[in-house]
Amino acid sequence: MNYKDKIREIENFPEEGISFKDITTVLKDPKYLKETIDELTDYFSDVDVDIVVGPESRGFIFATPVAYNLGAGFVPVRKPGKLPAEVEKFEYDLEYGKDALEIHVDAIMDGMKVLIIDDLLATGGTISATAKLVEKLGGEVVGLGFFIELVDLNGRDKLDKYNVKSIVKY
Ligand SMILES: O=P(O)(O)OC[C@H]1O[C@H](OP(=O)(O)OP(=O)(O)O)[C@H](O)[C@@H]1O
Ligand SMILES: Nc1ncnc2[nH]cnc12
Repeated sequence: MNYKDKIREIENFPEEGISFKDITTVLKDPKYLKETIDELTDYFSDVDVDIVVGPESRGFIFATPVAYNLGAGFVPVRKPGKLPAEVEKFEYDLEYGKDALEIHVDAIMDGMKVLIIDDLLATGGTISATAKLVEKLGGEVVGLGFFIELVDLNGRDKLDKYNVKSIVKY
């Protein structure tokens, strides 16, 4: 699959200097949608996974079908104020801006094996925050999977203790 021909690049969105990788052009093509989910699933098919965690919002799109394929459960990590029950919270930096993420405290049990899937790795702030939330609850992070990786932003430097897979690198 020629993913780079499918991913739409928008310059200076949402801010000057950002080259935004638009995945909607991939998702709307049934063949590409299937191949993307299958590639992520296949890479982690030999890993023991109880739960797949996806960060809001684009992470949900990839994490839920991978969880379904692996026979695992899905747990959302959300932006503040969205989850209704008791939460754990973590603040982090984005390629543009700053944010915080939350997870339900009862979403992950001690010792559960957790795969984290997101659409894109940029600075690694989102995924590091997500991994910290999972580990705070006693989960073991058994892998990190992304559709896209922006290599020049060195997100991987923050993730060297994990099994990291990305499908398309820029
Ligand atoms: O590696 P990082 O520098 O943290 O950047 C990557 C994150 O940025 C985007 O999410 P965004 O916060 O824009 O939210 P969205 O999925 O709701 O669009 C993307 O979906 C990743 O989660
Ligand atoms: N350059 C980028 N394109 C799309 N999503 C992003 N999230 C963080 N950086 C991004």
